[in-house]
Amino acid sequence: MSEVLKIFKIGGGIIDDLAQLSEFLTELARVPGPKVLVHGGGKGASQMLQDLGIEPRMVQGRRITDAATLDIVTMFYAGKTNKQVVALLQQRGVNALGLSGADGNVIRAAKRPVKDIDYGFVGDLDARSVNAALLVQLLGAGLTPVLCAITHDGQGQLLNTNADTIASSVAVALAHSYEVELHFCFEKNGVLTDVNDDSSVIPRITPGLYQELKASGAIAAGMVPKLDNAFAALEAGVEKVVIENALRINDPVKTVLCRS
Ligand SMILES: Nc1ncnc2c1ncn2[C@@H]1O[C@H](COP(=O)(O)OP(=O)(O)OP(=O)(O)O)[C@@H](O)[C@H]1O
Repeated sequence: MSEVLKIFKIGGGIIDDLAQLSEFLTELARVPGPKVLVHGGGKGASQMLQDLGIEPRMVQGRRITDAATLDIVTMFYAGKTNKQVVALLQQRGVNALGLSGADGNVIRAAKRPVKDIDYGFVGDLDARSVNAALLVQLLGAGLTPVLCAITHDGQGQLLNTNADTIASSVAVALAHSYEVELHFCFEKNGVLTDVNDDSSVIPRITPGLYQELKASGAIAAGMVPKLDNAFAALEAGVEKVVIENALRINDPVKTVLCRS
């Protein structure tokens, strides 16, 4: 059987709080074996946009990224946040290597076509966009790749890209080389029957139960695209998907998604 690779995606809420981010990275450093970290952006970029007089614009939870916004999110995600995470991992004995999608051509995305909404410089990708060979080489050299949510299109254009989609695309791309576990880490203890009750963790979700929970409204908002993505990754060869509290990744309380 091939080696287990764990891919962790950390959400913006944890990135925003240095104490929580540090605690998560301490837990991550304790996880044995090869791993990849994908991080979202957090609210820092929105704050900086506002400070510069640029009003952040979101449609259905997605950021409209014009040229000025792209400059700021690139500075924030690929610069400050990515390098801060790498430095904190180095402090914890993990040899992390921070990358945007342009570095080593690790993720080449395509600018989202304009339909009803023009999202601007936003990238779409799938597993074919991922340079799996490079990631395998880096992991083989004992490095922990830390990917931010900035990619490129191969024509010199940087693109703002959804971090959940990056995590699942990387997971699917690496499933040919490893037995892949994909971990979505955020502020809650897992997928909850009552989003306000952290003790209501659903330990195991099948596609059938997911449809029921979605229809009843128990699963909503950002959790819907996350789980749609996650079930698609399971179908595409990822061995295991886990939704869990970023500060308790080494604890048994979590939600595991199952193919059936
Ligand atoms: N049943 C549920 N259980 C847990 N969270 C739920 C549920 N239904 C909706 N949610 C919401 O889904 C959110 C998680 O998805 P979201 O994509 O917003 O977070 P994230 O991974 O931290 O994101 P980002 O990468 O955008 O910063 C939670 O903060 C929660 O409010």
